[in-house]
Amino acid sequence: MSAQNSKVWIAELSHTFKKQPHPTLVNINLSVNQGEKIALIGRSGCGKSTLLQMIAGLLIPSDGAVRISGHTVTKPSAKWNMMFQKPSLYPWMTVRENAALGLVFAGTYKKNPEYVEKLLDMVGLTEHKDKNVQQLSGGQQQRVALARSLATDPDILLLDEPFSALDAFTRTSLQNEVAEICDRSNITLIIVTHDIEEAIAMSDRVIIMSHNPGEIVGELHVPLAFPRNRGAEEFSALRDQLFKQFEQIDQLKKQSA
Ligand SMILES: Nc1ncnc2c1ncn2[C@@H]1O[C@H](COP(=O)(O)OP(=O)(O)OP(=O)(O)O)[C@@H](O)[C@H]1O
Repeated sequence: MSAQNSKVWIAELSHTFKKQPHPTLVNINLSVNQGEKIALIGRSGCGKSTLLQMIAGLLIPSDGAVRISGHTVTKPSAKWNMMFQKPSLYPWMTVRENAALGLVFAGTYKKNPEYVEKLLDMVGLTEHKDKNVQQLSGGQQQRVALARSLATDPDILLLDEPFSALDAFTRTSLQNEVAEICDRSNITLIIVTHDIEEAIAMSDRVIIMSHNPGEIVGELHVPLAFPRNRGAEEFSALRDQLFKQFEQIDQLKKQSA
C-alpha cells in the first residue's frame, strides 16, 4: 500500500443549503498534505459532516471548491474513501465478500485475492472471514468497513464519527489502529469528531470549527509520534490545551452574539 501525492486544498468555500436563510459554512480555507492526519472538531451543527461530504465529492459547495491533486472535486472516487458512523455492509454477504466489494466493482479482485486476506489479517478478522457480517459485533463490523475502505488503496480516508457508537475499549483500539495504518501507509486522514481525546489520539493537526455560521476558528498542532501513549504527560497537556481553546472560542462566540 502506498499513497500518491493527493494534496487536499480547500479555497474560499462557503455553502448555503437550498431553502435555508443562512449559510452553513463560510469562508473555509484549508490545505492538507498527503499523509497528514486532520481532525475536524466542533459543536453539533457547525458543518463538519457537510465539509467532509464536500471533500468526498458527495456534495458540491455553493461557493469555492475542494481540490485534490489540483483537480476540483465534483464526484466521489475510490481514491478517497468515506467511512460513516454505521458501517454500511451488505448483511447477506460474508466478511470477506464485504471487504472485497470495492475491488470486485473495480474488476481487480481476481488479480490479487490475497490482498483482501492480508487486510482482514491487518484488522484482526482472519478467524471471522467466512462468517456472515450479521454475526459480528459493532466493532468487528466497523473493522470490515475499514478493510473495505483500505482495499482500494485510497490516498485519503475520510471518517465521519466512525467510532462513536462503539464501547470505550473497542473505540480506543480502533482509533489507535486506524491512525497507525494511515501513518505507516502515508494515507491522508480527515476525521470528523466531537471527541477531544479522539482528536488528539489520531491527528497531527486539529481544526476547530465554530457554528452559526460554520467556520474555522482555530487549530492545534499535535507533534506526537505514533503509536501514541495516552498516559504520557504531553498527551494530557495537549488534550487540556485543546479543551481550553474550545472554551475560549465558545466564550468569544457568546460575547459577540
Ligand atoms: N441537506 C440539508 N439541507 C438543509 N440543511 C442541512 C442539510 N444537511 C445539513 N444541514 C444543516 O447544516 C448544518 C450543519 O450540519 P452538519 O451535519 O454538517 O453538522 P455537524 O457539525 O456534522 O453536526 P453533528 O456533529 O451533529 O453531526 C445543520 O444546521 C444542519 O441542519
